Amino acid sequence: MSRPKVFRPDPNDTTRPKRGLTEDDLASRETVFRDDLLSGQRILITGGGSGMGKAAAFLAVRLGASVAICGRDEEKLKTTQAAIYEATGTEILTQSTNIRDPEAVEELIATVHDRLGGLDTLVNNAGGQFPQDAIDFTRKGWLAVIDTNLNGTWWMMQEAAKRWRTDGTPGNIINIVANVERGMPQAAHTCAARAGVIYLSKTLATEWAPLNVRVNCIGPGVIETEGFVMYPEEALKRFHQANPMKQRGNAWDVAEAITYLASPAGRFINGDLIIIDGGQAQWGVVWPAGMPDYFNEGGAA
Ligand SMILES: CCCCCCC/C=C/C(=O)SCCNC(=O)CCNC(=O)[C@H](O)C(C)(C)COP(=O)(O)OP(=O)(O)OC[C@H]1O[C@@H](n2cnc3c(N)ncnc32)[C@H](O)[C@@H]1OP(=O)(O)O
Ligand SMILES: NC(=O)C1=CN([C@@H]2O[C@H](COP(=O)(O)OP(=O)(O)OC[C@H]3O[C@@H](n4cnc5c(N)ncnc54)[C@H](OP(=O)(O)O)[C@@H]3O)[C@@H](O)[C@H]2O)C=CC1
Repeated sequence: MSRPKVFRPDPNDTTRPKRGLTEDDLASRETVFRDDLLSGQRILITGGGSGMGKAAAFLAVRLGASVAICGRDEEKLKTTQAAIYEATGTEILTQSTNIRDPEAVEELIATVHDRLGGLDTLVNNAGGQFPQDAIDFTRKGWLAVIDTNLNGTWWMMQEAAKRWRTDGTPGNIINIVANVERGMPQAAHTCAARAGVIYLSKTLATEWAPLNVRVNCIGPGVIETEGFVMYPEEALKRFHQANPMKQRGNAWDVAEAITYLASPAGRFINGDLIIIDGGQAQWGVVWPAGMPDYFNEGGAA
C-alpha cells in the first residue's frame, strides 16, 4: 500500500463533510446534570471555539457557570460566543490567545481574573497534531506540536496556579490529553507531549495540593469533532474500528466528563487520568496516516 508522506488538509475543500456536533445539538442536548450545578463557577476553556472545548463551554454555561474561552482564531471565538448567547442569553468572555506565547497567557489569566472576578476551573483543551510517520517529521513540525501541547499547557497551568497562590484561593485544572498508554503510531510527537502533560499533572497534583489546587487529565480516544479535518477520509473510515465498541465518541461525552471533574463530585479526584475511548486502550490502534503493509500481512486490525 502506498502512503503519502504528508497529508495537508485543504481549508478550501468543500467536498469533505462537516463533522462534529452542531450548535443546535449543543444548545439542546440532554445532560445528566442538574441546571444550576456550576452556578457561581468561573471556568476558562482553551480551544473553546471548536470541538470538545466548545461543547464544554456550551454545557458549562447551560449549568450556570461564567465561562471564558480562548484560541488563536478570533472569528471562531466570536462565532461560538454568539451561538452561546443566542442559545442561553449569556455572554461569555473571549480572548484570542496563542497558548505557546507565555506573555499572552499571562495577559489572558489577568483578563479572566479582572472580568470574571477570579478563576475556579481551568480546562486545558487547546492542542492538536498532524498524522505522520515520526521518521519524516520536520524539525519545525516536531517543535510545533511539542510547543503547543506540552509547553502551551504548562504556561497555562503555571500562570493559573501563581494567581491561586497569590490570592489564597482553591483551583482546579483539567488537562485534555490523548490515549497514549500504548503509544500511537503516526502521532509520536503528540504522544511525547501528552505523556509529558500526564506526568506533569500527576506530579503537580501532589506539589500543589497544599495550595488546594487539584490537577487531573482526560484522555479522549476517537471523538468526532471538526478537528477530524486534519486526517484523510480513508483514515477516518477506520478510526472507529480501533475500539471494541466500533463507535466514535462525541464532544458531549467529553464535555460531561469535564463537568463532572469541575463539579463538587470531583472534589476528591486528584492526579488521575480518565480515559474516554470505548475500550480502545485494550484493543486497537488508529494509524491516522495509513497502516504500513508490514502490519497488514497478518490481517491485523
Ligand atoms: C491523537 C492523534 C492521532 C489519532 C487520531 C485520533 C483522533 C483525532 C485526534 C485529534 O486530536 S482531532 C483534533 C485535531 N485538531 C488539531 O490538530 C488542531 C490543531 N492543530 C494544529 O494547529 C497543527 O496541527 C499544529 C501543528 C499542532 C499547530 O502548528 P502551527 O499552527 O504552527 O502549524 P503550521 O504552521 O501549520 O505548521 C508548522 C509545521 O508543522 C509541520 N506540519 C504542519 N502540518 C503538517 C501536516 N499536515 N503534515 C506534516 N507536517 C505538518 C510542518 O513542518 C509545518 O511547517 P511548514 O512546513 O508549514 O513550514
Ligand atoms: N477528537 C479526538 O478524537 C481527539 C482529540 N484530542 C485532543 O482534544 C483537544 C480538542 O480537540 P478537538 O475538539 O477534537 O479538535 P479541535 O481542532 O476542534 O480543537 C482544538 C482547539 O485548540 C485550539 N488551539 C490549537 N492550537 C492552539 C494554540 N497554539 N493556542 C490556542 N489555541 C489553540 C484550536 O483553536 P484555534 O485554531 O482557534 O487556535 C481549537 O479550537 C485537542 O487537544 C486534541 O488534540 C485528543 C485525542 C482525541
